[in-house]
Amino acid sequence: MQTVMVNLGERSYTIHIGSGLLQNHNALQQALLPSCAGKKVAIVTNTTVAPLYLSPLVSYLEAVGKTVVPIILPDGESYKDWGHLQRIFDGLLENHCSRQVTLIALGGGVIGDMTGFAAACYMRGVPFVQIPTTLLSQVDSSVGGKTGINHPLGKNMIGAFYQPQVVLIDTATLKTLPARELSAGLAEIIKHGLIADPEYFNWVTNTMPQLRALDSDALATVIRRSVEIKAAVVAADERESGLRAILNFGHTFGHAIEAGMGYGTWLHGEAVGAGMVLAAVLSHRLNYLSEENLNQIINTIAAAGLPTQAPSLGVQAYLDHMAVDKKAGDHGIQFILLDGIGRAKIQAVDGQPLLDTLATTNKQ
Ligand SMILES: NC(=O)c1ccc[n+]([C@@H]2O[C@H](COP(=O)([O-])OP(=O)(O)OC[C@H]3O[C@@H](n4cnc5c(N)ncnc54)[C@H](O)[C@@H]3O)[C@@H](O)[C@H]2O)c1
Ligand SMILES: O=C(O)C(=O)C[C@@H](O)[C@H](O)[C@H](O)COP(=O)(O)O
Ligand SMILES: [Zn+2]
Repeated sequence: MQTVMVNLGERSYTIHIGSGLLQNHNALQQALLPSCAGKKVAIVTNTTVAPLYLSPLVSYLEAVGKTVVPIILPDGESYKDWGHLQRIFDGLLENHCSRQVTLIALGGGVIGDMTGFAAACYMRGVPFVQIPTTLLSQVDSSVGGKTGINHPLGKNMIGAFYQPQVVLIDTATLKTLPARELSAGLAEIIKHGLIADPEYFNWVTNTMPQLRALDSDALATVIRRSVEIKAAVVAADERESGLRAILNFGHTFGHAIEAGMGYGTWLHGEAVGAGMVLAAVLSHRLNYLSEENLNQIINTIAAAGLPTQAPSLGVQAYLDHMAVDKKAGDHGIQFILLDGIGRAKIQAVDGQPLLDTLATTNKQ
């Protein structure tokens, strides 16, 4: 088992990475049990993940004397909303869960974001644990404490910064992940290279066939490196007063695509893939990124099995969605741009460069 620390003072926690952790009682005793102090543990998951991974966890927790409350939500981004957040609170209250309960998020980023937000709110805050089971959630969403739900008018608009007690990444769960979801996770991995580590970006580009073939060494390498990059950014700026916004590269456009197309139509990672192309085009138009680098980026995103062409919502629809982006403020819409591969910068952009970039979405 490998570990990476997220250094946040009294909110610090460990990310454990290993194959078969969910079946390994020694690993669970060491990594999970200390975070389940009370008698009750509520496991929040969904109808797809429950039949695959719920029972080993329940068996282990019951064997060590815990009362387990499973809360099984429907599967999909379209359920990351108030109504289904309420279902978590219903399950906790119906089962008389007190402040001593620990919530476990077992699933992808949707389950992780919702469970974390429920933990932040339930009785004004109870501990929670992330057990991410998609590539995207293992390399990105389970780390850093952004939790929340969507609003019809904007992605992740209602939420809280609330850190987990621990993150347990069982890389063996990726064996059952559909190829489209694997590609979605590759989007955030490419993002990490582009904003922080050009060598990592090149390595990911060159290792794409192995990653898409589920090569376990290649996957273990990207999970570790991506969480290291994310943990360092989060440790430097937990609540996004500045630097953390670089983790939003591709997301200003990507969130507009997700909301504009209807949540779940484009996967988050797919929208980020096409959004990173738009952010790279904008960086090129502003003379920060060479044409050679732009083409490299587009080729890598395509090689990951991700869309490189954003949908034609209409320029005004993009502008309307981006106007409510959480990074927007008195200085207008803020974008994360690339000042070369591996160097991100945060800048407000409007006018012709933005309109010209959005015009490239009108091709389909
Ligand atoms: N909090 C953050 O920092 C952060 C970062 C990135 C993304 N996100 C959020 O994460 C969400 C996307 O996460 P996601 O890509 O994991 O999507 P997801 O949670 O919808 O999971 C993708 C699909 O894979 C299924 N699945 C999960 N694990 C599986 C497994 N091991 N085998 C087979 N199927 C499995 C799920 O049921 C679902 O159908 C978005 O809502 C996004 O906004 C949050
Ligand atoms: O952790 C962060 O910070 C990120 O921006 C990571 C993103 O990959 C993630 O999609 C996040 O949920 C987006 O945050 P938001 O604040 O734009 O909703
Ligand atoms: Zn993301």
